[in-house]
Amino acid sequence: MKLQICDLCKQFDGVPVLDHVSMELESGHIYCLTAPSGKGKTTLFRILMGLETADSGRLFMERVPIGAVFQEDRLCESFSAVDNVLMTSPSSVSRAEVRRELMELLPEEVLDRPTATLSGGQKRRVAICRALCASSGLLILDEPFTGLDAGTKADVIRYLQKKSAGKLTLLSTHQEEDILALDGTRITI
Ligand SMILES: Nc1ncnc2c1ncn2[C@@H]1O[C@H](COP(=O)(O)OP(=O)(O)OP(=O)(O)O)[C@@H](O)[C@H]1O
Repeated sequence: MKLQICDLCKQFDGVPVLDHVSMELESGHIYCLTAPSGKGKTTLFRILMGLETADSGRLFMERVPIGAVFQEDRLCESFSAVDNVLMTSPSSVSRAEVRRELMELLPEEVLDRPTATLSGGQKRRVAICRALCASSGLLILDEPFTGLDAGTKADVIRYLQKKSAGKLTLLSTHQEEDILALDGTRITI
């Protein structure tokens, strides 16, 4: 799929946040959006997801399901990791398959506990797994590696590269090393 963003503008309280942003993106790439804090990365993602409206400009994109990781994990904290991922996975995916997916990123002993009892980095991995296992054509990942140590991040990056194959992936990061490790395409706003 192709995603075309043309001259997108957004202000909050009269202050410009997105100022004539344009870009063309296509499936098969991991695009890494870098920009200083407060420059509007999350705002752009929210517009792409239909959670915010632009003041002007145009978006051209196919109506595909979107897998998302927000800056917050947004898990159902009383549910287990398995149930969090299962509830957004295609109905053809079994519980056993979801367990196998989660075990690529997490130790088996945490998979059936309420996610409220998991560490911050473990919750982050559940949120990432949930986004990558949902049926989607577009992945939007807002600072997905927050709270992950270097070794865990390397595992997550391998998993992300495998699961995002053929999709259009758009993620934000403040870390140069992430772009290199992902073999990503840098974009700025
Ligand atoms: N709903 C809102 N109302 C008012 N101002 C907002 C709103 N949402 C975002 N902003 C402002 O828009 C600007 C851009 O915010 P945004 O979260 O998009 O930045 P960001 O580049 O993702 O930052 P960070 O890297 O720190 O996450 C900030 O100054 C923020 O305060």
